[in-house]
Amino acid sequence: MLPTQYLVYKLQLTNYTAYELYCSVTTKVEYKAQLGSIKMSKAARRKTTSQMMVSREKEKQVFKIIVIGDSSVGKTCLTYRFCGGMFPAKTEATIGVDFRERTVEIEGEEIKLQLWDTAGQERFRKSMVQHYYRNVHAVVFVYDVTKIASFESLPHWIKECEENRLTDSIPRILVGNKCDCKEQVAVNLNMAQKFADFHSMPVFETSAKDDSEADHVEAIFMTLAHKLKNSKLLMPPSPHKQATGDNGTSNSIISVRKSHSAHKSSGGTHSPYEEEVWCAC
Ligand SMILES: Nc1nc2c(ncn2[C@@H]2O[C@H](COP(=O)(O)OP(=O)(O)OP(=O)(O)O)[C@@H](O)[C@H]2O)c(=O)[nH]1
Repeated sequence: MLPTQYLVYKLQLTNYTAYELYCSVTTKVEYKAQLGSIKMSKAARRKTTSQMMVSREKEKQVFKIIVIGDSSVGKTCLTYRFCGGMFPAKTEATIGVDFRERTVEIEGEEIKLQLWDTAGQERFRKSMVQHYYRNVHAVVFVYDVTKIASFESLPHWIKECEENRLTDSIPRILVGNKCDCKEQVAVNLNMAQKFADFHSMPVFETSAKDDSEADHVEAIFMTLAHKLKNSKLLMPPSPHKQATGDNGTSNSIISVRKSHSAHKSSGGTHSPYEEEVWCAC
């Protein structure tokens, strides 16, 4: 090979290598760019989806409903029946408060009912009382139809509500639970009706346990949901929703926290978030 030929060949080879290199770099750059755009579009898609979910959440009205009454009247079971669709297999005394929520559709609009299942036992309530009563939209008073004492306690619960500025200006309902225990009824409906009339609230007798009463439990809470929606009180969406990743269209049991021992005396408090409330009337 002549030196000039060799030089040309070398040059060609170098050019070829450079071209190869150029091609591979270009291809990689293009590939990376393409990959980037794929990644970007995925990220963008994810962002759009989450934005859509957040805006859907923003649109939804959230109502805080507290469920109160003596210990063992069935507050947990009633809220579980409504939010979880069944009677819980096992329950223990509520410590502080448990939250359950469910999104329901009223007149074509989704609203979220956030049920605060409060502890009936005084020792499990103390530290939580001020949180229960903040920004409440509705109250469900529960008594046990087989326990007259739980019915006689109702004035105490109503007084506690009033002391915490929950008057009859917000929807309130009275629920006599355990009506499946027909043989043991100690509070008849007449008594309950008189009491309810006096306090300007409707009364319902039902059973969280009896499956045939499930529709009735549903109807009770849906009646309340209608009242709430028509009252036009608004709350911002629950921060719980983002935390749980719930898409907001299903029923959800946020937490079921119970004491594991009857001797437990403290520590049963969630950290309920702070909410603002305003009226859109
Ligand atoms: N027969 C019958 N038993 C029920 C019904 N609802 C609840 N119970 C039982 O009553 C007991 C107390 O129920 P809970 O729902 O834990 O009562 P609670 O009012 O939440 O009690 P605290 O958490 O202490 O305030 C449990 O043994 C339940 O199985 C009902 O409708 N019928």
